[in-house]
Amino acid sequence: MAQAGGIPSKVPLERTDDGRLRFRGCSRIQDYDFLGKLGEGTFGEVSKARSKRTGAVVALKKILMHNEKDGFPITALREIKLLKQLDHVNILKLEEMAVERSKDPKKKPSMFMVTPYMDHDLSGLLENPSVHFTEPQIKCYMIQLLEGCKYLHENKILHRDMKAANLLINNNGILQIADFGLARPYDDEPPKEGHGGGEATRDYTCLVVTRWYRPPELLLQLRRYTTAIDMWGVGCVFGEMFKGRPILAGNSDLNQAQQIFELVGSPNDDNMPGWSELPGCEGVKEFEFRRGNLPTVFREQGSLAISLLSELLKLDWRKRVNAIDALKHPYFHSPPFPARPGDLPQFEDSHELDRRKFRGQKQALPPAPAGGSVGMGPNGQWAENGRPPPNIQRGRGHQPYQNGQGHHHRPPPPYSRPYQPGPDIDTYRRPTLHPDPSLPLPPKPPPALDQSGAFRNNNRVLVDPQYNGGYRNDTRGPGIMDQRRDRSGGGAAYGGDRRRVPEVAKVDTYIPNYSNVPERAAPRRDEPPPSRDGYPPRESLPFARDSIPPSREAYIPSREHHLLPPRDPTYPLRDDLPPPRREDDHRRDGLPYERGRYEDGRKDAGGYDRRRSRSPRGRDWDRPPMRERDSGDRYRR
Ligand SMILES: Nc1ncnc2c1ncn2[C@@H]1O[C@H](COP(=O)(O)OP(=O)(O)OP(=O)(O)O)[C@@H](O)[C@H]1O
Repeated sequence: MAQAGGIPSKVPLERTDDGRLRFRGCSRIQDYDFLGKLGEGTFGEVSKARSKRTGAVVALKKILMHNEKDGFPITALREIKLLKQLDHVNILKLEEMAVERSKDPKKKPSMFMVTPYMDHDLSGLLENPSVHFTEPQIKCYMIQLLEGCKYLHENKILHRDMKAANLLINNNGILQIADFGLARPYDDEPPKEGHGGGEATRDYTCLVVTRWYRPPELLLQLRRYTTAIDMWGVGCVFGEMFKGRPILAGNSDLNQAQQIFELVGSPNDDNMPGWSELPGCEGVKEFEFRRGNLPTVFREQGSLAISLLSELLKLDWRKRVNAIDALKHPYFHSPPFPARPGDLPQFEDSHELDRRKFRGQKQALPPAPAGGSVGMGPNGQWAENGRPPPNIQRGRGHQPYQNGQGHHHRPPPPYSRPYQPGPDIDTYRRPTLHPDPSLPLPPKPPPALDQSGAFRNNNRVLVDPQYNGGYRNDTRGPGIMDQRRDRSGGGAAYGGDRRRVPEVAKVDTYIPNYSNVPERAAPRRDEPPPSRDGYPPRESLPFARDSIPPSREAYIPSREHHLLPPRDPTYPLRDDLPPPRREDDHRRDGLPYERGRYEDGRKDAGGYDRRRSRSPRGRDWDRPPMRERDSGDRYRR
C-alpha cells in the first residue's frame, strides 16, 4: 500500500495542524453545478453535478433528514464511515462530503455524499431495450463484482444489500458496488480459500437484503449468517444478466422461498443441514418436494455457467462458494474469455429516472423490425477501437449504435487469454488498499431491540413492528413494500407499540413488476450476439411499476412477516377506498346533491373533513364526519 507520511495515498485523509489524521474533504455545495436529478433512494436524493474546481462529473446523494430534530441519521453516518475506509476499484468511492448551509440560521445544513458519477446501474442497463449482454461482457462484470466482494469480505464487511440496482457501471466498463446503507462490519473470520462461507459465531439481524436477492437461510431466519449471504445475491445477479430480469422474483417471502426451492431443489438434511431447526422453516415444510430445475432453466448457458451458478446458489450457506474460489472457477478461464472493461460498448445513461424514459420509449416506438436499420451507424460497423463513433457515443436520446444485421451492439473483443486474478494480468484493477489500520472500524450498532421491540433509528421509531396495514406487497406487485429495512443495522422487531404510526421506513424505489415479462432470450455464447429477432418485442412488455403511485410504503416487520401466506385481497387498501364524496364532487359530476348530506344519508358538517386527509387505517376512518363542535378551527382560520 503506497503511503505518504503514514497516510494511505488513496484514502482521502489529511493531517491536521496538530498532526492528527482527518478525513479530507468537506466542500460547499456551491462548489458544484447541478446537472439534473438521477434518482431517489430511501435515504437520499441523487443528482448529477459538475465540480467547479476540478470539472469532474459526480453524483451528489443528499442525506434526507426525515426528522431534523434527531440530527444526522445514524444509518448515513455508518455508510459514510464504512465508505471512507474502503478503497477498491470495484467499490464506489466516497470522494468527499458537501454541505449546503441555509440562510436561515435556525435550519440545519444539508449534507451530500459526493461520489464519482457512474453512467448506469446494472438493473437499469438490463432494462434498456437497446442493451444486450454478450457472454464475454457478463464474465467481465462478474469478475469485477467478485473482486469487489472479495475485497469487502477480506476486510470483514458484509454488504447485505447485493442486487443489480446497487451495482453501478460506467462507460469505461468498470463495475462498482454501491449503497452501503445496510452494510456492517463482520465480527467473524473472513472466508478462506476452499472453505465456502464458513460459520458465524454471533447473531445479526435477518431483516436485510432485498427480497428477490435474499438467500434461503435469511428467509428461514438464520441469524448467524456469513458473507455467503452476499454470494447468494451475486448468484442472483449472475442469472439476471443472462435472463435480462430478476430470476427469483417472489411476491412474498413464502413465494420467494418457493421459487428458490423450485430452482435449486427442496432443502433437506444433506443439502442444507440444520434447515429444519431454523425459526422460519415451518411454512416451508409443507411445500411439495422439488428436485430443482436450474440446469434446465440455464441450459443455453452451458455447463460451466450452470456449475458456477449452482455453486453461488447453494442452499447450504457453509458450502456456498466464496468470492476467492468463485474467481478461480473454470467458467472465467475458458472461452469465450472475459472482455476487458475498456473494450465494452458504451450505452445511453440508465438510472432510475432514465428507466421511466425507456419505458416511455417502449410505448412510443413501433415493434422492432426484423432486420434493423434504425439508428445504424454510418458504415454499419463499429469504429476501430470497438466503440461507436464519438457523435453517438454518449448523451441522452441517441439511438444505439447498431450494425447492419440487427439491433445490437457489436460484441466487445474478449480477452485473448483466460482471466487470471493477480496484479500482473489484471491490469485494470487498482491495487487493493486495506484501510489504514490506525482507523478503527465503525462501532457496533446499538442493541437490536429497544424495550418495546420497535425498530429504532437514532432513537426514533421507524416502524411499528405490529402495524399490520403494510401487507400491500402481496397485492400490489412484488417488491413494492420490499423487505426492508432496518438500516439501523440491528433490530429484529418483535412486539411493539401499536399506537405508533410508522414513518416511512424504506422504499425500494427500483423494483419493477416483472411478473408478466417474458424471459429474454439468452445471449449466445459465441459471436456475434443474438439478433433482436430472438427477443420478445420489448415495446410490448408490461411494466406495471409505472402504475405504482409514488407513495412511500413502509416495510412493516413483524413476527409474522416471514413466510406469511398472501394477505386477503378482498380487504380494502387505502388507495382502493375513495374519499367520501362532497358537494363539489357532485357538482363536478353533475349529480344532485342534498346540501349537508352524504349520499349515504349521513350528515355533512362541512368544513375540514379529516377523513379526506388522514389514512384510512388511522383511527378516524370509521368515525362519522366531524361534527360542528369539533370543527372550531374552521372559524379560526
Ligand atoms: N455515483 C452514482 N452515479 C450515478 N448514479 C448514482 C450514483 N449513486 C447512486 N446513483 C443512482 O441514484 C439512485 C439511488 O441511489 P442509492 O442506491 O445510493 O440510494 P439509496 O437510498 O441507498 O437507494 P435504495 O433505496 O435503492 O437503497 C440509483 O438509481 C442510482 O442509480
